[in-house]
Amino acid sequence: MTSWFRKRSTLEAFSVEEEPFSNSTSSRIIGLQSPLLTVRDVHRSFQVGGQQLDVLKGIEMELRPLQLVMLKGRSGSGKTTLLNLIGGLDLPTKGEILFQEHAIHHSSDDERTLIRRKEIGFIFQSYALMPLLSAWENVELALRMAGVPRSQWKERVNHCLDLVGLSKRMHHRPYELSGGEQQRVAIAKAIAHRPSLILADEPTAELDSQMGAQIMSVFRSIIATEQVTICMTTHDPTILEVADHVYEMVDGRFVT
Ligand SMILES: Nc1ncnc2c1ncn2[C@@H]1O[C@H](COP(=O)(O)OP(=O)(O)OP(=O)(O)O)[C@@H](O)[C@H]1O
Repeated sequence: MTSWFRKRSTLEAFSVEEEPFSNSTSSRIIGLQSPLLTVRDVHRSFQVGGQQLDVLKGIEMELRPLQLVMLKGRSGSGKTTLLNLIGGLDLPTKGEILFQEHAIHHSSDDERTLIRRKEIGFIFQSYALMPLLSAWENVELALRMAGVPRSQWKERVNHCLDLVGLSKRMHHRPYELSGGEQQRVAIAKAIAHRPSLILADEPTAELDSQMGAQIMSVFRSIIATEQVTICMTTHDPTILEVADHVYEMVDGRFVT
C-alpha cells in the first residue's frame, strides 16, 4: 500500500465546495440493475528511475449496487493502485472507469473531486481520525467539510454513530477508544454525507479477528440501511467469506 490512498486523509478527499446531500435512497433502488462502477481494460504504469513500471495490466471489473466486493492479492500486486483509480484519486494510463454515467478517466481534477465528495466515502487502515476531536465532532467535521447544511448535522451525526453502535461513546476522543471503535467512528464519518460507494483499504488490518468480524458486520448493516456499495481490500481469508464477490489480483491482473 505504497501509493496515494494511504497517504491521503479523509479530509483531503473533500476539498471543493459543491452541492451536497442530493442522493436519495429511492433513486439508488431504481438503479439496482445497472452497475455503479465499471472498469474496462484499465492499465496504470509509473515511471520509476527512468523505467516504466506496469502495475495494472488490463483490469475489468464491475461494482453493482449494494454489493460487498473484496480485492485480495499479495502485497504489491496493485490493489491500492486500483482503489485509487476507482476513487478518482488517480487516473489510468489507459482504459475506462465509469462511475454511474460519469467517465472518471476523462474528468478533470475538479470534476473528480466533486464526484468523490458527493458519492464516495473513504476508510483507511489507520482510521484517519482527528485526535483532538471526539467521535461526535469527527463525524460532524465530515459533514461540515462536505458542505451539508448545519441544521442537518445533529440528526445525521447521531444517526451515523448509532448505526455503528457507538452512541454511548460519542463524546470519547480516539485515544479513549479501542481500534475497532475508532474504525467504527471512521465508518460513521465515511457514510455521513450519504455516499453511494465506500472504498476501504485494508480496514481490518490493524484489528484482531473479533474486531475485524464486528467491522464486517457493521459493513453488512450499512449496506442494508444506507444503501451503499462497499469495495475493500483485505489479506484476511476469514473476512473474504462474507464478500458478495472476490477479485483476486496477481501481478496487476485479476485471476479467476
Ligand atoms: N505512485 C507510484 N509510483 C511508483 N510506483 C508505485 C506508485 N504507486 C504504487 N506503486 C508501485 O505499484 C506496486 C503496487 O502497489 P500497491 O500499493 O497498489 O500494491 P498493494 O497490492 O496495495 O500492496 P499492499 O497489499 O502491500 O498494500 C508496488 O510495486 C508499488 O511500489
